[in-house]
Amino acid sequence: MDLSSSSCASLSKTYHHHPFSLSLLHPNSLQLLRSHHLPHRRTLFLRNSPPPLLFSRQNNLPLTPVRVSNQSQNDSFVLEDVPHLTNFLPDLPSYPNPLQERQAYSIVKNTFVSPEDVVAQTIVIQKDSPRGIHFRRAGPREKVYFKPEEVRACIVTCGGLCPGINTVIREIVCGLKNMYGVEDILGIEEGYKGFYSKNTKRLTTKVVNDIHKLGGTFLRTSRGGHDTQKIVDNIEDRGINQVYIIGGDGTQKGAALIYEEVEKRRLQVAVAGIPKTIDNDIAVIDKSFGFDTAVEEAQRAINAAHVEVNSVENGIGIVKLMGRYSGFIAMYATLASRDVDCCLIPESPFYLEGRGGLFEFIEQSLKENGHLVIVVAEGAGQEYIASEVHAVNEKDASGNKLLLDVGPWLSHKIKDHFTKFSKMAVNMKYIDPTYMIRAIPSNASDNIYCTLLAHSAVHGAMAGYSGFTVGPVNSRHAYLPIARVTERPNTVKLTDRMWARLLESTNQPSFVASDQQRVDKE
Ligand SMILES: Nc1ncnc2c1ncn2[C@@H]1O[C@H](COP(=O)(O)OP(=O)(O)OP(=O)(O)O)[C@@H](O)[C@H]1O
Ligand SMILES: O=P(O)(O)OC[C@H]1O[C@](O)(CO)[C@@H](O)[C@@H]1O
Ligand SMILES: [Mg+2]
Repeated sequence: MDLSSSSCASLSKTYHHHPFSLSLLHPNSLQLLRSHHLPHRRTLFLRNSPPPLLFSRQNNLPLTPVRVSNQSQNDSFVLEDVPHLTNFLPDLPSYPNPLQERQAYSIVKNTFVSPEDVVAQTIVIQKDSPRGIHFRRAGPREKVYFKPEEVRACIVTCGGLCPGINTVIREIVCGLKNMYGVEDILGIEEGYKGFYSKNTKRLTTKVVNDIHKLGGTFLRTSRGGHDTQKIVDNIEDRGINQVYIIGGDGTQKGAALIYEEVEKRRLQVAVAGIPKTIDNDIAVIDKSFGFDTAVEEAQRAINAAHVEVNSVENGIGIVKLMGRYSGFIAMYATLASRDVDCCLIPESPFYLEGRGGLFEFIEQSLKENGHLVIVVAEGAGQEYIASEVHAVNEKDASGNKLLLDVGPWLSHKIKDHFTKFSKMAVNMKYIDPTYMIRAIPSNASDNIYCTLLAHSAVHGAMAGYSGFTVGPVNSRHAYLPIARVTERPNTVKLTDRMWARLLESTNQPSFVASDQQRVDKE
């Protein structure tokens, strides 16, 4: 452990400007520890006030909680914080938040979120477990670091579509205007490349008034075209000082690069990410907006498949749903429907032939029930298909691998098997509602969720945070370090109870040998 008092002094100075840090970090109580394992990372360890506090924070680099061995387990508390403009602009003035003047908020008991409010990542704990990782609670702060009349905000949407994007756009515009009196808001068209290749669109509350009733994105979108230098040049040239970036994992990685460049150039620009993905593959947050809407829409396809196969002899319905690397849509649509007999997802490799294979299960189900419905996520069985067909490794403009089409492949394999090796004539009904589940407007609960996301982003940007993303963690909205949501995707855990619930409801094979199950569990 390397203890350095000069680093201590400079750190306490840096943190002095930070509202949250002020209340927690007293110079006398600081000890700077350098982890042997993470020499580039700084850990602040407070001793003076009970309970002792472990405060983990660093700029730009992915934050990994650092545990201190001489700390008793149940006292440790880790805050994974987000950057603030005063980290690199220490003299930035602050102003009273105009929200307190708003009539709508005048009766709110606590108009402002306390700077000490944090959201716990893990809420199910045991008496002696460590206090664990926490995130800064989202919401309006007493002080803002922008004068509303000096704000020039912009909004951009990138990546694939998702129900609710328009609601988020609408609520950023309305939130900025109605809560803070900000009027200068620009729409960047067609994703990241729109920063440097398109004119902007003026966004007013009137322009966005009805867009939440429409699917898609009012600002259009694109893949590829992220050029950090050109984007930040453009932000500077246009005098933009708040950037709202709506998009998935790729987009959020791009947002982190934009923030890094903003910090390097010492610009007073708040960069706020709003995570979007139909696949629900973003880590840490409870779920992504539009996911519920997509699952609901998928019910229509599953229901159609069920009606079809129920009306014929030996009917097999196959419904292909989105989900590149994460099978959440397929899993939740299956669990919600109860008409599905088998759900295939990317996380659970399956096999067709032999004991415990899919063919055996289909034959058994047909004999017992006369029909069955299979839901397959688009990313399922990719290695299996690749081993059988000559596949070219293609990527989209953002560098995402283009998937082999599992739906037609599976339909063909099943038909072929039953024609050649079984006396059963099967009646195949294949339904591919892929884009239909994401090209629709968001449902009521997603609309409300989108509103909270948008408002959290607006409050965070006005409060001077930059290089952060927003999202609910255990139902409470929080400000999250971008690296935390992009470092690894959220996937279905086969060892969680939810997958067991699914297996129980479909009665499908687990496709995992029992000794393998035991090893995974261990
Ligand atoms: N590692 C990265 N660094 C910088 N920019 C990136 C990175 N990955 C992707 N981007 C940019 O982010 C934008 C969107 O990325 P992508 O097409 O992968 O969609 P996404 O945001 O992941 O959303 P989804 O996968 O849900 O459709 C693109 O403009 C792409 O150039
Ligand atoms: O065809 P597009 O628009 O590139 O998008 C398809 C991909 O986007 C996603 O919906 C993720 O946004 C994936 O599920 C899907 O593979
Ligand atoms: Mg993505």
